[in-house]
Order: sequence, then C-alpha cells, then structure tokens
Amino acid sequence: RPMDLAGLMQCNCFPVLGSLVVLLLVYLVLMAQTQNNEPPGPRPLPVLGNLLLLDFNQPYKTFIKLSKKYGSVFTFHMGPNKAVVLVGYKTVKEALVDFAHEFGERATRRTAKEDEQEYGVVFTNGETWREMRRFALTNLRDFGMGKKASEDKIIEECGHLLQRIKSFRDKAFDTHGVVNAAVSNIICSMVYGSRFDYDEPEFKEILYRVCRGMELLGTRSFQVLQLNEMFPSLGKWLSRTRAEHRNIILANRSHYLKMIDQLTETLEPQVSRGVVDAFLIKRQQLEEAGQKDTQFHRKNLTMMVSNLFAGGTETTACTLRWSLLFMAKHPKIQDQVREEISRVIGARQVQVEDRKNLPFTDAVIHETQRLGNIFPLSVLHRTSCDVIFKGHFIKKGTTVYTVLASVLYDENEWEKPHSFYPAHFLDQDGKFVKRDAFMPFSAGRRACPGEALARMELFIIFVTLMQHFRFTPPPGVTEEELDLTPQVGGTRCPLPHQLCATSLF
Ligand code: HEM
Repeated sequence: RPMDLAGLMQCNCFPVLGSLVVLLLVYLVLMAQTQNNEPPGPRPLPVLGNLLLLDFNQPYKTFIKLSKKYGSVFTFHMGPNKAVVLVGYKTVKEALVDFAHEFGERATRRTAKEDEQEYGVVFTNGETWREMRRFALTNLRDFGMGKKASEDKIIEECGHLLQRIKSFRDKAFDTHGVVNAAVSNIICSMVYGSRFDYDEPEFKEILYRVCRGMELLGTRSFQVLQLNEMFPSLGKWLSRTRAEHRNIILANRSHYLKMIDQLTETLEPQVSRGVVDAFLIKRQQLEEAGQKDTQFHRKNLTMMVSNLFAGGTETTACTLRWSLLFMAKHPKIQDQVREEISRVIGARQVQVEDRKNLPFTDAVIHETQRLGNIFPLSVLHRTSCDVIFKGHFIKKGTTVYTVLASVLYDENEWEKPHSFYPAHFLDQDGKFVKRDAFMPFSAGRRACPGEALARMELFIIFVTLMQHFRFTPPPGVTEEELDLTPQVGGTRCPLPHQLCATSLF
C-alpha cells in the first residue's frame, strides 16, 4: 500500500532508508574516484570495498591472484580505504628504485598515532625519518655492522647458543625460544652494550611480548585490529584485542625506558657502549651547542630502541628457524652443506670472510630467505606526491603494498619458485651467483638498514650450528611430515615446531 512521508517516518523505516542512501553515496564517490586513469581493480562494494575477496591469513596470495587479471599495478579497497598494490619483480623494483621519492613514504596506522609510535625510523616520514635513519645506519655501522666488532659479538653469542642447544641432549626442543634469545642478544649488545642471560625473567618477558606483538599483527585478532583501523566507530566492540596490543606496546616501552634510564645514569661521554649511549651523547653535544629543538629527544630514542629490537629480532630469528626446518626436511642438502663446511674450514670458528669459499652454503642461506619469504607484504608504503606510474595516475597519500612475496616467487624470475632449490643461486660450475629478484630486504630509500648485520648473523650462526649438530624431525615424525605451513603473523614464520639437534662432537 502506498505510504506518505509521515507514515514512513512513523514506521521506523526512515533511519534504514537514510543509511542506504549514505551507503549509496559512499559507493558512488568510491566509483568516481577510480576514474581518471587510476589503476584498475576489482569493483568495490559499498563500505566493505574488496574485503570479501581477501584471504586474511595470506593476503599476498590474493594480491598475486588478482594481478593475473588486473596487471602488476592495481587498486584494492581495504574497506573504505583505497590502496594500490604492486606485484612482480620488475614493477616492485621500478617503483622502489626508479620512483624512490614518489613511493618512499611510510603509511602509518591510525592506532600507531594513538600509541605514540610515530617516532624513530620505521613509522616516520620527513625530517624525523631522515635524521633517525641516518643515525641508525651510522651507529649500527659504528657498533660493528659489517665490521669485525659485530662478528665478535655474533661469535660470542653463538657460544651461548651452542651450550643451550647441547643442554637438550639430542632431545626434541622448540627452536623458537633459543634462537630468538640468541638473535635478540646480538641486538642488545649493539644497542645497550650488554647481553642478557637466556633465563632472566625480564628478558624472557620482553621476548614473549615482541613475539606476541608480531603474532597479533597477523592473526584473527589483527583482522579485528584492521577493522578497527578502517572503522574506528567499531572500537568499543573490538576493545579486547586492541587493549592487548596496546598493553604490549606500553609494557615494552617501560622496559626500554628503564634500560635508557640506567644507561643515562652511568653514561661516560668518552666511552660509548652502544647505540643508546651514542644518542645520549649526541643530544648532550647539541644542547651544549645551544640547539634545543632537535630530533634527539626521548620519544625518538625510545622508538629507535623499539624499532631496532623488534626489527632485528623476529626477522633474523624467523629466517634462522626456517633454515633449520628446511635442513631437517632435506637431509641430503644438509649433508652437502656439512660436507662443504668440513672440507673448506673444518672445525675451526667460521668467519664472514669464509663466505666466498662456501658457495653451496651461501646458496642454501639465500634460498632459505627466498622461500621463507618472511615479509610477504613488506612494510606499508605511501605515495609522497601525485605520480604517473606505468601509465596510471596514483594520488598523493595513497597506501602502497609492495608485495615482496610476488618478487621472491616471481614465475618469470625463478626456475622453481615454490620449491627449496639452492641451485637458483649457483652456476653450472657450482659458483655462487647473485640474482636481481632476491629482494627480501626490499630496495630503495626505505630498504632495510639492518641488512648487513642480518646477513652476517645468518651466515655465522647457520654455519656454526651445521658444524656442531645434525638437525632432524622429532621422534615419530618423518621428513615428509614436517609441516612447512607458515604461522599467520606480521612476519611469515614457521608454525611452532620441535626439532632434534644431534651433537656431532
Ligand atoms: C632477515 C632479516 C631481516 C629482513 C628480511 C628484513 C626486512 C625488512 C624489510 C622488508 C623492511 C621494509 C622495507 C621497506 O619498507 O621497503 C625492513 C625495514 C626495516 N628494518 Fe629490517 N629486516 C631484517 C633484519 C633487520 C635488522 C637486523 C634490523 C636492525 C638491526 C632491521 C631494522 C629495520 C628498520 C629500522 C627498518 C625500517 C627502515 C625505514 O623505514 O627506513 N631489520 N626490514
């Protein structure tokens, strides 16, 4: 029966109709925005955008699939937020290197602002980022990155790691705790100038929190966090996950502040023990020179420590755990690695210089990083200005996904993209060959500043472990049964698993 306006309002249909009109308007605005030669992409739904297409557990897989239909540059609507996705070696490299300035900004989360994370290196842009990145690079170098000093620190930590693994007496153990502690200690000794005992409760707690924080960035909970990001008004329904994430950030911050305070109290400007001391000394110098309004303040220092700690722990540890899992899964390759090591260096302490004489081992480490693919979506970028890229118009401030997984698994670049195949990095004579599409550390102005350190750690720790132990599946599990399914998280780590390390001496 026809209804007049008064009737409509009385029957409570008005709010529903109003919402539908708003949704329709949002939809029309979204559609209008995809004109103007912007990258093509799947048609977005009102409000939800393209979320229904997304494999939340492994979004990079959705992106690679969509690129087959829409090309290597396409638009994807994360709910109401429009993003551009870059897929494949050639496109990602061109954007990061040839358009380094245009694609060089960091997209930050709304919650990052709320949590005061927009300091330090990872989540900053402009002057803060430039100063802090320069400082991080110089100081990681000064405290040993790429130099003998860090080699010594890594070797020292290897000694503790060997002892701990030996204490398991060939019994199955979870690789996570020990490997993370060892890698984290290397960062601690560079940042604070000292290491922790593996059993120290505070150290265990911070390691747990860094790991849990990463986990939250990928599990169902993060999907909740993402939704919170896209639809802030849902906040009150999503508060539990958000609260856990925030508590982790706050607890870590108070640990970093405590360490910073201890170092400040015992600071001797002539003897710099690590990155924190270098920061404090620089701040003192600037203050003495009358410069007050500088980037060398407490918030930047705390986030710098947090960035180096989180950036330097999960990533390298997760790669090392993949390497041990791949060795247990492929015992013949493990034998070949050990044969090369024992032929070339025997039982003596390995050094970075040995890398050039161990091409097969080097190829295995590279292949681990390629197939392990620990940062499938890298860290989010953002355009710094309007840009025409590969004939498409991309607006200033657009979030950009540089899908590193699509580079490391690019079917045009790799002979066997989805298998563990060290020959990707060897020529016919068994010599090591570099591959352009090997980009686990990304490229361009935002490329990982910890690359040299990470590569040194991976090499020395992996070779040392191969010299001392044979890694096998736990009793009752065959090599075929070893599960290579990744854990869902901010980094793509193996699922929790156990291995046996049989002592060779
Ligand atoms: C296997 C180990 C590692 C891998 C695969 C890795 C990978 C990456 C990737 C993909 C990015 C994002 C690059 C981009 O946005 O384009 C990044 C950024 C970063 N990494 Fe690493 N990383 C590793 C180890 C480390 C280590 C050991 C440190 C510190 C000591 C570190 C510190 C950082 C920092 C501070 C950034 C932010 C750079 C910026 O925004 O300018 N990473 N890393």
